Amino acid sequence: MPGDCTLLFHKKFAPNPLHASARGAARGLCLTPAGPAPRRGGVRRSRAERGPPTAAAEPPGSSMTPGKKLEGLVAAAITPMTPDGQINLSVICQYVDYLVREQNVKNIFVNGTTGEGLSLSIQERKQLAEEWVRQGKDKLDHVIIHVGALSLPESQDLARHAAAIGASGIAVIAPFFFKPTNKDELVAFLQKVASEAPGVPFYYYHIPPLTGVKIRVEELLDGIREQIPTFQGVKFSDTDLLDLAQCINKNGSEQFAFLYGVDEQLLGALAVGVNGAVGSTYNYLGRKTELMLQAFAKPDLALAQKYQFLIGEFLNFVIKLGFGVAQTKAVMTFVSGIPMGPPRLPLVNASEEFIAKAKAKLDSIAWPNSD
Ligand SMILES: CC(=O)N[C@@H]([C@@H](O)[C@H](O)[C@H](O)CO)[C@@H](O)CC(=O)C(=O)O
Repeated sequence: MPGDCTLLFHKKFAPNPLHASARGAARGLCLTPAGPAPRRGGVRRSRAERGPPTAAAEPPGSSMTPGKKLEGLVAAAITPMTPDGQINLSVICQYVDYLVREQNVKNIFVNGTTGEGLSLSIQERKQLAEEWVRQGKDKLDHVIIHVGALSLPESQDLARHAAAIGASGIAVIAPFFFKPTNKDELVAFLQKVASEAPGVPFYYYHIPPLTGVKIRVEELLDGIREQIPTFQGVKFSDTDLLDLAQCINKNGSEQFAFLYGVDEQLLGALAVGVNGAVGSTYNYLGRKTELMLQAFAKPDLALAQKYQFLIGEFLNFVIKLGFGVAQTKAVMTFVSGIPMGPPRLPLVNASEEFIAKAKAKLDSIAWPNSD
């Protein structure tokens, strides 16, 4: 049946009927990729039109789950592409169902690093954002759109667009060609983008290994809400746990969401108090990582370590082979069965040798409580 990707997964994954997301998915509503995202309850003003949130400490609303704080696992969305390199919106419906049912992941971070956001045109980024919001409606809790760009007007345009389509949040990376040299310059850039979407939760995306912008987040957060009232948290993709710990110690993980982005050492970040994580591996190791989170919360540190060691064993193996976005696309393709396609140049396809070795490694891992 056209537009009903649920059927592809119907037999394999039985949704938990108690879960609202599963109920939505069970209705099999994959919306067609055309036109603006549908609104609940008829005409609704966009977030940009509705103005700023009333209480600074309260998360501004979300079209997925209004007011729900962003926490737990967030999959860094891969951008599916056709063999000839066009974005492939047609599989996003299946992708959403796969994340929810097979990986129990209900939050997505669109157009980031894994999504090759900075390699896409503005038009492609908008189309992807619209499709994720459309397909995530009633199935996902949060759809966060990365709107960072080297050009401020482009970033502002993407922020306005994300607000207009009802995204749950926006995130912005530091500009990395002409780089901000200090906190004030970085905050000025972020503020100009955030103010274009005054009702949408705003997250700073800190990824110094790729941007080269090493301004400490601890410093950035000092007084941030005075400049950016919608500031909601940080996607922290760096190994500097001292900076992360100081951020949490000074601000509290109740006020802001701290989401860690180095999947191979998430347990260390949990120990200093992060609220959750955004990463590429939650696309296909979401359930395993969720079990690590549960073990940590119990607390069963030995079991949490076991999961982290095994996740690390896989990542250590593939990192030695050469691991990046192209390889993530290949791994997700063989694990989920959903074709993610090639990456966009300058990235090139993972080799057949990589795929065979990565698959054999993943299959060989003996997970505790394996299901
Ligand atoms: C540099 C990089 O791609 N880091 C990934 C990690 O999930 C990474 O793939 C993982 O830790 C394996 O090294 C994420 O932080 C990126 C991410 O969240 C994004 O796609 O925006």
